[in-house]
Amino acid sequence: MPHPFQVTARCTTTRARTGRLSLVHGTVETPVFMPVGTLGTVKSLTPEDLTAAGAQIILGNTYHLYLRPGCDVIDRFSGLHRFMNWDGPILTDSGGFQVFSLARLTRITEAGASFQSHIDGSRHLLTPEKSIEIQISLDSDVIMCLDQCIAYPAERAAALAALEITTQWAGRCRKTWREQSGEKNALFGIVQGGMYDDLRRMSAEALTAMDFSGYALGGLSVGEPNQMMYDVAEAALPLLPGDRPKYIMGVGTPEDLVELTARGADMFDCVMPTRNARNGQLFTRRGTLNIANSRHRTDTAPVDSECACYTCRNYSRAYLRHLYQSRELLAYRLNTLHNLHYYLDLTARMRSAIAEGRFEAFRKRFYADREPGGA
Ligand SMILES: O=c1[nH]cnc2cc3nc(NCCN4CCOCC4)[nH]c3cc12
Repeated sequence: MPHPFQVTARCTTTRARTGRLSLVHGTVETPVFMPVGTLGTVKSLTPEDLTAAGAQIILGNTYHLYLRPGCDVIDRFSGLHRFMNWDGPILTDSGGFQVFSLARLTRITEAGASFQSHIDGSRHLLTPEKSIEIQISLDSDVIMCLDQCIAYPAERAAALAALEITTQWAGRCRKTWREQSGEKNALFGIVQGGMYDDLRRMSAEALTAMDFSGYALGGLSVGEPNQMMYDVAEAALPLLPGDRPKYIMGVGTPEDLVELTARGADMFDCVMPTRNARNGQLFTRRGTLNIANSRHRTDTAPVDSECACYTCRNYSRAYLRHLYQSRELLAYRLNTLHNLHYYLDLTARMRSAIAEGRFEAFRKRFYADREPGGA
């Protein structure tokens, strides 16, 4: 299939751009933030909540879904969309990152990643072919190659070894994708190479030669200093084809989304808005606030007076603090609704700013609004 991405507008003073990604289950406007729905749910929200908050595409995790509920269950619904009642686009991570970060006794060979389930200790071998087959059975709109993400810091030799395995696996993923999906879904390659610009170039060139629907920068947001992440992205993003979507995995804070959009990234995913919501940390234009803080105890104002989300239109900080202190289930839902709305609204405002030629002014206002001590 022709690659599914069109650039629709470009900033003239940064590498920011807007684009349109046409997928099987719908069209995605970029830059886009993808809420993380690891186990077939964005925790505490219904698909209707997600759509109301502005979600265009969500992320599912192959490793988790493969282990629980298992592919045989999801096959009964011809994929993840009908199983979870989300009819918009879904991107699935390949499982590699979760195997390295969650599973036990993982061993990497050229064949694939053998590991023990973190749930019941059962042994599994995740090969590039198996990862693609699982993602095709999930009916994922964007399939990610199985890659080897290394921790930070990593010796250059280790980074090179991981990128060579990643490159070899990418070729096997592409072959399986072509043979078994007829290229119906998009397939993204993942650039590795640690924090070494020359290795990143080597990885980007090898993947570009294989011609993927889009490309991700992997191996970031793994504990490196933020400025290092920006510098690696700044050097690596332009090495990728300008007419394909560029996705930075596992990123990030609101500032990261602004800074990396300015450097040419189009797609993001991160557990931060949803996980931090469940830990009481709320995002606003002025910065973050911790709803458990006693300063909110009698505060009748909403989290953010400029926020149009359901939570801010209907509830006060005092009430949200009460729910959170009481560990009421509603706390997690209302906090998550607010945080996701903040992230999705931020990307919507970036898209408008880029399309109207005022991204730099947007970026300046983004920082000017932030209070030194947080919201
Ligand atoms: O190379 C990668 N390959 C495939 N998937 C990934 C997922 C990734 N996710 C992160 N970082 C997530 C960091 N989170 C930030 C918020 O708190 C939880 C951790 N880095 C990642 C790298 C990769």
